[in-house]
This record gives sequence, C-alpha cells and structure tokens, in this order.
Amino acid sequence: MPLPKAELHLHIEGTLEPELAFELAARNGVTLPYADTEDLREAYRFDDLQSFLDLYYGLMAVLRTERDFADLADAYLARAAAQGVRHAEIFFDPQAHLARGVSMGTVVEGLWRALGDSEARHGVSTRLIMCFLRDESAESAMDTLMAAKPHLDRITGVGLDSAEVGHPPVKFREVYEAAAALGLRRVAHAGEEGPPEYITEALDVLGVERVDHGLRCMEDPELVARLVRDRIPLTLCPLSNVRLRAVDALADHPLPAMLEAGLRCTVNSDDPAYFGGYIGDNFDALPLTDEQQRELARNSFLAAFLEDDEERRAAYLAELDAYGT
Ligand SMILES: Nc1ncnc2[nH]cnc12
Ligand SMILES: [Zn+2]
Repeated sequence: MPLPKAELHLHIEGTLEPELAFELAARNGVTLPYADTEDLREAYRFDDLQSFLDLYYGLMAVLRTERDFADLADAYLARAAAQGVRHAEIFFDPQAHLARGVSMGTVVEGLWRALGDSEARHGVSTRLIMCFLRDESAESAMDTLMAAKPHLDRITGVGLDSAEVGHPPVKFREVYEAAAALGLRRVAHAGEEGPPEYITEALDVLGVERVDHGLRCMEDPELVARLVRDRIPLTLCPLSNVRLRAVDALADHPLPAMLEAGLRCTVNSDDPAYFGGYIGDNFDALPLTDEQQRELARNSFLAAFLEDDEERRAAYLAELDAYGT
C-alpha cells in the first residue's frame, strides 16, 4: 500500500493524458495537429517552461464542456488515489479557458462534478485553487477574480502560474489584496525559473502561505533561514524540474539538501501527464530514506488548507503514523 499523502501542486490541465486528449477531440470535433497519441507524446521534449506552456495551452482546445472537465478531474483523482493521495488541492487556469470562449461556470461546475463525488468514489478530499496567468495583465487577473465571485463556494484559494521570468509577484499586488478580502487563501509559483527575490516578494507583497516550487531559494541563505524559521511550505515537483530543465538531472535535485536545511518541503507532480509521472513516481524518483518520505508526507498534511476540517487532518496524520506498523 502506498504512503498516504496530500498533493498540493497539481494543475488539472496538466493531467490531460494523450489518450483522453484524443477522446475529447473526437467528442468535440476538434482536430489536433498530431497524428496519434504516440506522435503527441513525441512532442513532449521541452527546453524550458515556455516550450512546455506552448504545447500545454494548445492542447487545452479539446476541453469544452462541463463533462470534459469532470472526466479530466475524475481520471486524475483515480490515478492519485492509486498512488496514496488522500487529499488533493487542485489548480486550474480559468483565463486559458475564458480566452477560448469556455465560461467560468463550465470550468468550475465541471470540475466540481468530479470533486464533489471524489470522497465517495476515490476516498480523496479536495480543494480548488484558481491560478492567474502571470504573463497576462493584472487587469485580466482582476477581471478573472470578479468572474469567479458567483463560484467562490467552490474555490479555496488563488495561485499564480505560467511564464515566470519578467512577471514578478508585485504585478499582482491588488488582485491578491482583493482575493484576501474575499477570504481566499493565497499561494504563488515563485523561484521555479525566476530568481530568489520573487520568492521574497511573493511572501511580502502577495502574502502567500505556501510557495509553489521555491527551488531557487537555495541561492539565498538568508531566505532559506526565513523559510525555515517561518515554516513556509514549499511544493516541489522533481520530475517537472528535470523535464523543464530547472535541474540538470534527478541526481542533482536539491530536495534532499532542502530537507537537510530544515525546509518544510512537499513532493508533488505539477503536470503529471507531461512530465512522466504522478506523485508516487515523483517520490520514487529521488534517493530518499523511508524517514524522509514520511517527513514529506507529514509536511503535505500540515501544509494542506484543512483549517476548516482539523479532524480530517488529524485522521490523515494518524493514518500516516500507523503506516507500515
Ligand atoms: N510548472 C509550471 N510553472 C508555471 N506554470 C505552470 N502551469 C502549469 N505548470 C506550470
Ligand atoms: Zn506548477
């Protein structure tokens, strides 16, 4: 039985497996610029974050109806459950869908069809986090937040993703203030390709409670000391970092050193359909002791947005403590 854990950094659009992409393309009459699933998988050779994002946004053309989003999320939840996930906090990119004429309601209610049934079907509790595309304008982010207002009973927090370099967190100060005023939790990608200063800015200007990736904090000892002192969770994604060339090879991944430094690290899959594996595969990809694996799983439950259900968090932690005994 796999180690029980929470997944806190997962883009639902990044779980679109080639087989489902072709199925949805056929269902919706969309023509993909790939001959078949093998041809599509062949295209998954990325030079950096941008080359991945170009393909990723393009493939979203097949997602059109509530049922498409429900099928996508249900397929992810089944896979995650099989790899020990008990709780999943799921990112989605509304702007990428609104730009194609797919409404916020279609996306959120479609995802909710799967998330609402997830505990009964898969034994996985869920939260939904809406991400702003940082290479779009701050105004567009604010419009997106406003468009989400009728659906806020489904949405726990906001995040920030897409092309990082040149789009510092400060650009989104106002929209994060507005999100906080609406009672939303705050996270942001920072320090994936961007410099350590973006991590500091995400904390100081956006008030984030977790940092997604945060890899490049290791270049700044003072920042590491702050993250350790304040127990700021980092959601690391080892296979993603290698595929997008943030790290040369798995053997060079800093996660073991980050744990050693006392950072509250978690392991996640980011965009598993594109990067060669789901959360358990990410755990297996690194040279980790059993003790370190347990620490990572424990961190994932501690860092989860479960403040409204502490009983559940306690139950997950108890299950983890009992694991393997
Ligand atoms: N790893 C990543 N970084 C930034 N934006 C993303 N969108 C999906 N995956 C992403
Ligand atoms: Zn990500």
